[in-house]
Amino acid sequence: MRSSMIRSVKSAIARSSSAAAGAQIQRRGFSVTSAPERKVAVLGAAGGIGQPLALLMKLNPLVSHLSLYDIAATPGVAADVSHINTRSEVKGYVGEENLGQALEGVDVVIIPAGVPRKPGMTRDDLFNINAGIVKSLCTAIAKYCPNVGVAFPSLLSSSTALVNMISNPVNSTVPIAAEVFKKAGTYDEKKLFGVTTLDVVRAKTFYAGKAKVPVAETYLRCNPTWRIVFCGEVNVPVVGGHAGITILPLFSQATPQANLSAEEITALTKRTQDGGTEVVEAKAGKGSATLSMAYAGALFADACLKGLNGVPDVVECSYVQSTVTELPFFASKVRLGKNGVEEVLGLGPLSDYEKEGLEKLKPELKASIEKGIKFANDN
Ligand SMILES: NC(=O)c1ccc[n+]([C@@H]2O[C@H](COP(=O)([O-])OP(=O)(O)OC[C@H]3O[C@@H](n4cnc5c(N)ncnc54)[C@H](O)[C@@H]3O)[C@@H](O)[C@H]2O)c1
Ligand SMILES: O=C(O)C[C@H](O)C(=O)O
Repeated sequence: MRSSMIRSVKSAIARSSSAAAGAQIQRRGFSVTSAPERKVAVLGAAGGIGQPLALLMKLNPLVSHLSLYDIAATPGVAADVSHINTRSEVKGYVGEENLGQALEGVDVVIIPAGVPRKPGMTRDDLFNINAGIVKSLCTAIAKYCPNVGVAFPSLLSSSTALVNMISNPVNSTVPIAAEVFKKAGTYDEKKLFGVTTLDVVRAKTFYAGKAKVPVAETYLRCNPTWRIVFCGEVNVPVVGGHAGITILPLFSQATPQANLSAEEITALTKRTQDGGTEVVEAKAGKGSATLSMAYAGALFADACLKGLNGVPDVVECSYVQSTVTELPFFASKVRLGKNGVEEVLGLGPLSDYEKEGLEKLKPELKASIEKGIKFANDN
């Protein structure tokens, strides 16, 4: 009797695990075989971020065409990445005269083009060089992806490109891009994103270390009565912008909740704000974050692709046009969908420390936004 019960439990487990495995295979099958065609372009693809980002996008089964553009060295990067036996077809384009082709029919454009910081520099010190690079790339995007936000889509193109801006200073380069698209009559605020995912990745990593929880695993937590009280991953929203004190991690909303002291929260906040500088100093003149940025950029692009493909409830933090505060651009949680931004989510309840941080960041972020807008209109 007992052995027949054990047999039937075993066979039920086998049935349910093979059903689960089947569902998993089906899910994988969907992403590999029936996922719609999606073209992703990386502008600045031969750089420190561009190369690992190209690799990670090549590994993404949602990508069918990968377009790698730079002012130099892209043929080599494209040849190299194209030997990886994944779904996407890879093409490399070099030089401005080929930018149009690189952008043709693109769904997501990721821009890591431009110079990185050296020790002692702020991100704003990059403005003089990177503002011009971003402006010229966005002028081309407006021309070759004319449906980035036009109310009446061009008959010549079916592109619905989302723009993921990585080039620094993000607080200013996103407003520059918006102005360029506005001038060209192709601006849609739903399709322009400043990539701040690295701030979230850092906040999660540093928080998990302090809270002594596994950073990259989904897990369950039980209360003393053995009821499950938390099930999920480490998460920390990061709002504001992407430079120094404009980076505001909301540790009061972190999951799972941990009993951290005010001093610990202050230290975690400061470390997240200085995360980029930590890498710049460790690289001692050889650039800024490239590998972790490529990872964070690939995560955000994947979220954009999932949104475009109609996956529900895709939420990431991003620096977008916003009414969450009085500032015209602000990073917060954003729901992604078929049109890009479906919803800019609010800040949620803030601790007094976070409220103070929010007020402190506004003047700097406002000045960076205004600087970008002025540059785009004066040049
Ligand atoms: N948003 C973030 O969180 C974040 C994180 C890390 C770095 N960044 C920024 O990303 C940018 C790139 O960093 P990196 O380490 O890859 O620099 P890098 O110098 O290694 O690479 C930049 C690449 O851009 C290319 N480039 C320059 N002008 C171009 C143009 N007009 N068109 C196309 N490509 C062009 C260069 O040829 C080079 O290959 C920097 O501005 C850096 O500050 C942002
Ligand atoms: O810090 C930098 O200059 C690069 C980037 O913005 C980062 O946060 O790592």
